[in-house]
Amino acid sequence: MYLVTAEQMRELDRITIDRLGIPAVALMENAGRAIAEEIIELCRKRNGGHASRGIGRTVDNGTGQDLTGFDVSGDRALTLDTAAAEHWFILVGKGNNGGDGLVAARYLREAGIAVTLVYAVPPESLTGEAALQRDAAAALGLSAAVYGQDPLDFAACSGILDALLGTGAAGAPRGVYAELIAAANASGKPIVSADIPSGLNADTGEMHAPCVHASVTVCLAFLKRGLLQYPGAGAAGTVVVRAIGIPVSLAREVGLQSYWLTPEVLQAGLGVDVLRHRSPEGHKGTYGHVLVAGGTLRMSGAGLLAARAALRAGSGLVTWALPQKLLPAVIGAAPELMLADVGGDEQGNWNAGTAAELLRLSAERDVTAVGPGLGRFQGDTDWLRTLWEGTEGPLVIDADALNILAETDYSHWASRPGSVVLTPHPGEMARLAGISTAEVQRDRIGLAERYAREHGVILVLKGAHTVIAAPDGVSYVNTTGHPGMGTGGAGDVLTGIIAGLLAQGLNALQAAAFGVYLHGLAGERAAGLRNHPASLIAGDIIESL
Ligand SMILES: NC(=O)C1=CN([C@@H]2O[C@H](COP(=O)(O)OP(=O)(O)OC[C@H]3O[C@@H](n4cnc5c(N)ncnc54)[C@H](O)[C@@H]3O)[C@@H](O)[C@H]2O)[C@@H](O)CC1
Ligand SMILES: Nc1ncnc2c1ncn2[C@@H]1O[C@H](COP(=O)(O)OP(=O)(O)O)[C@@H](O)[C@H]1O
Ligand SMILES: [K+]
Repeated sequence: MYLVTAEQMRELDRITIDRLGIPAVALMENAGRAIAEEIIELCRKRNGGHASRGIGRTVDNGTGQDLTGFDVSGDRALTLDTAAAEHWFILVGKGNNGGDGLVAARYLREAGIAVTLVYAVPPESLTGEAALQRDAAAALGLSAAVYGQDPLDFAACSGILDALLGTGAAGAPRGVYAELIAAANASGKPIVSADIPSGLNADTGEMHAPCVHASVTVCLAFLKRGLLQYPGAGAAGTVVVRAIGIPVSLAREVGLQSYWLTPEVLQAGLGVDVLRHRSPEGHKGTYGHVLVAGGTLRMSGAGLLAARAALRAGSGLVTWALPQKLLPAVIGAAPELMLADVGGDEQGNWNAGTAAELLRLSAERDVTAVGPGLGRFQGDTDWLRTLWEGTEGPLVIDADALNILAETDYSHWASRPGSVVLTPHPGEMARLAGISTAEVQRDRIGLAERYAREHGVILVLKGAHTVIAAPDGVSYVNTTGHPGMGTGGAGDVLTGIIAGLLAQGLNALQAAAFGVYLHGLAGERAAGLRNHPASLIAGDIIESL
């Protein structure tokens, strides 16, 4: 499924209307009808009735699941046995988002649901298709109020349709819009948002003050990026994407390159064999050899987690390189691993002198993962540069190795034949980009795309809905994962998984995207096996692979 910015959405609208000749009012009709169907669906579920699911595609931000259904539509989608018990307030903004709300109001009325239109601005100020819908609603005799002029009691309604601001919104909601949003949130009634929750930045997921807290967001035509990025993702509730007549085939024309990472996108878009077939005649040599460089006196476990994860990801062989002093302590920790002594200091730390042996080891392996539990040491910048410039295969760079990169301008380093995958969490990303963590989180997709492009790397920006971005501008937002994964070592596991997939011949983008997807899936499974997800520890993720 494609992800769009507001600007891209406007371009898709323009092409559909101007070039294909599909009237704007037809799109608005489809949009309003879809919104009404979803409101009816919500009412049905709330009253314990049978859901007529599934209509469209659901993105449940609570679980990260993506559920695909079939459109049953027909009249059932627009009828409600308990309609007499419902009364919905339709908050109507000045633009086309308001127009969508006016159409929805007609369909709801048709289903026998009482509606009251609440205009944010005097209805005379509406223009274009929205004005046409205003007139149709008036001609039908729908009851209407103007905010600030007519008395309004939110306690009297059973639900609220937020059709105040959509993709045309600029900045924080102003004046009456802000007041209406605050009142709607305070009412405690379920809110369905048309396209995006009003007050949400459609591109970044930033929540302005105030911002609607929706139970359901009926996203129109294409999934808006802001609906997947926190904190906005939390304000959107369950997101349902509904077609409104804008052909998906236009996506290529507009150059859409950002995707919601579903199994279909992995398989069809990225060419990943998601079933991971193994040849009957395959042997350990068929599935590659990973070198993990990490683990130090105080953090040997990080290296171990990455190395074990690489094995569980299916790599035929995994060598864990670590300082000599630590070797006796880790022998037997994972008998399937091979261990390699790189020297290091008396305390069991890495030092500059380990570079030569590491280079030698990596020359005989398919992929090198560096960073988990590495620690910092004198001369570590040159040490990493030696590895970067001296190794040919793909490099996965994580943890302290990212902190080393952050302190140097590595754009001057020789370009390498093998690809580079960086896997920062938001704190590491902040250091890499030279901004604050809050700024990283403000627009995760945009930042990941820019960084990957500027530095020629595959960037994996971790966290809820991890973003994977490639140098050519393609990006993916992960659908899997679980809040229980916020536990020490979970990132080391991801590093190992990505390295393990690279060893098996996936290219860097495939390995990063599929690795993130599998890591999240394993985290979900592992969380489900605990009595409480808070008990999840990183090793559980490996065991659930
Ligand atoms: N052909 C189209 O363009 C279609 C658009 N659709 C709907 O139209 C929406 C976009 O419509 P518009 O571009 O008219 O824009 P909006 O309806 O999002 O709102 C724009 C209006 O809101 C006001 N406004 C903007 N920012 C504000 C702020 N911060 N505080 C207070 N007022 C603010 C401005 O007066 C502006 O006229 C989509 O989200 C979708 O719901 C759908 O009807 C389908 C077709
Ligand atoms: N709320 C969440 N939802 C989904 N995934 C999460 C969540 N919190 C953390 N994760 C995942 O867990 C991993 C944590 O990695 P990281 O912060 O590097 O941990 P560590 O450095 O301890 O290994 C990342 O892959 C991240 O995407
Ligand atoms: K809205």
